[in-house]
Amino acid sequence: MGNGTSRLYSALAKTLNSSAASQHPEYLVAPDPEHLEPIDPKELLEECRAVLHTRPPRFQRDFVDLRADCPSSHHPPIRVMQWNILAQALGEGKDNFVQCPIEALKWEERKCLILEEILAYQPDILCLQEVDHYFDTFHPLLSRLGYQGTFFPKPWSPCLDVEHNNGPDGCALFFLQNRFKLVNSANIRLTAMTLKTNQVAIAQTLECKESSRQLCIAVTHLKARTGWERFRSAQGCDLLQNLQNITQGAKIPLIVCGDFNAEPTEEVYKHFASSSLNLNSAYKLLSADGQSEPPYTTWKIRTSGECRHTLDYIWYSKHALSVCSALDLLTEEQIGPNRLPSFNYPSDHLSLVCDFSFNEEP
Ligand SMILES: NC(=O)C1=CN([C@@H]2O[C@H](COP(=O)(O)OP(=O)(O)OC[C@H]3O[C@@H](n4cnc5c(N)ncnc54)[C@H](OP(=O)(O)O)[C@@H]3O)[C@@H](O)[C@H]2O)C=CC1
Ligand SMILES: [Mg+2]
Repeated sequence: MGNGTSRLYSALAKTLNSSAASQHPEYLVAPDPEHLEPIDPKELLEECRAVLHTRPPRFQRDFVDLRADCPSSHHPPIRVMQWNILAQALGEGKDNFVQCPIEALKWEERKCLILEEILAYQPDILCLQEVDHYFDTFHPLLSRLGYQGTFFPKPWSPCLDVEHNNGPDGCALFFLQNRFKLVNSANIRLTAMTLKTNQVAIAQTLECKESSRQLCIAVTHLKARTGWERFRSAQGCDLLQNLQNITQGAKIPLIVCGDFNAEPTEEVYKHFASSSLNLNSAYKLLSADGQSEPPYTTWKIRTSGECRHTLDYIWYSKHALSVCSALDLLTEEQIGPNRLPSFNYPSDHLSLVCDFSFNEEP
């Protein structure tokens, strides 16, 4: 093991038993100089693979080229990743994934599967839901990979009901500091029929360093479960209203990533699809006619039975942005008969990854 690797190993190991860190929000603690030392993503990936040596290898997922829809640009595309990574406390204590062995959920290894997925695609912008290891894991490691991060926990996270929890879960947004400069950031507690709810969003305006163009990026996780369709719809309307203001009435190009907990048939989906923000859902472009969402973005087996749903979306301003490529989903065969999460894949939701480019300005 070379010097670099052993230094990294200690960096990764440090995040394993650090639940105490979550009691001291990072912004209250003086930065540890070791935490600021950059990490080579290749070395961290190797380190993760060493931890995962007893697990089956990652599944291959290919990017689908959609460049027919994409103007040629001399600027590199902007890669955006959307992912509900499954809160550790919910996975172990609440979700009731009846076909997933408890050993597959061990944080020490699951953490490495999550990092491996992020490192495999190296997004410029990373939008996460169900993050309950921000301060002790994702913020320190992703900072050292060059990301700037923001976390907004749910006010009454269900994680807090689970014994030995690691704090509340929430949304997290990361962007690469060498590609973007933060212009403006808003933490939004969503309302429904004027009442404050337990669901949140983060919206940030970024300036792209190569092109000097601005981009608004938002991440959210709407209320789960059947029976809450009208509630989700109201939360979606509140988010759209906030985004209208933040984008100055769609003047700033927008990308909204989220676990909407809603199938495309739901009202909240229809609000987004027909909004005056002029949004399209990127993953529809993988279908033959460009009009259908994928058959699933989450697939699990609970005590109530099999749950296969399309709930996760990447919405984008169709007048200002184009999708150059999108990462294909895992196939039914890859997901396997016990569905997700599993020894192969760390969450019950699949990651969505798209490459965007700006359209020419009119
Ligand atoms: N600590 C406190 O004092 C309080 C705690 N609470 C807790 O918060 C919960 C409600 O919070 P809220 O934010 O509205 O939660 P949601 O209904 O939005 O669900 C929370 C999480 O549960 C997951 N989930 C969805 N369906 C199921 C299912 N069938 N079984 C198990 N988990 C599921 C969701 O995952 P996904 O999005 O992936 O589907 C989601 O991350 C209450 O159940 C209560 O436990 C509430 C108030 C106060
Ligand atoms: Mg969940």
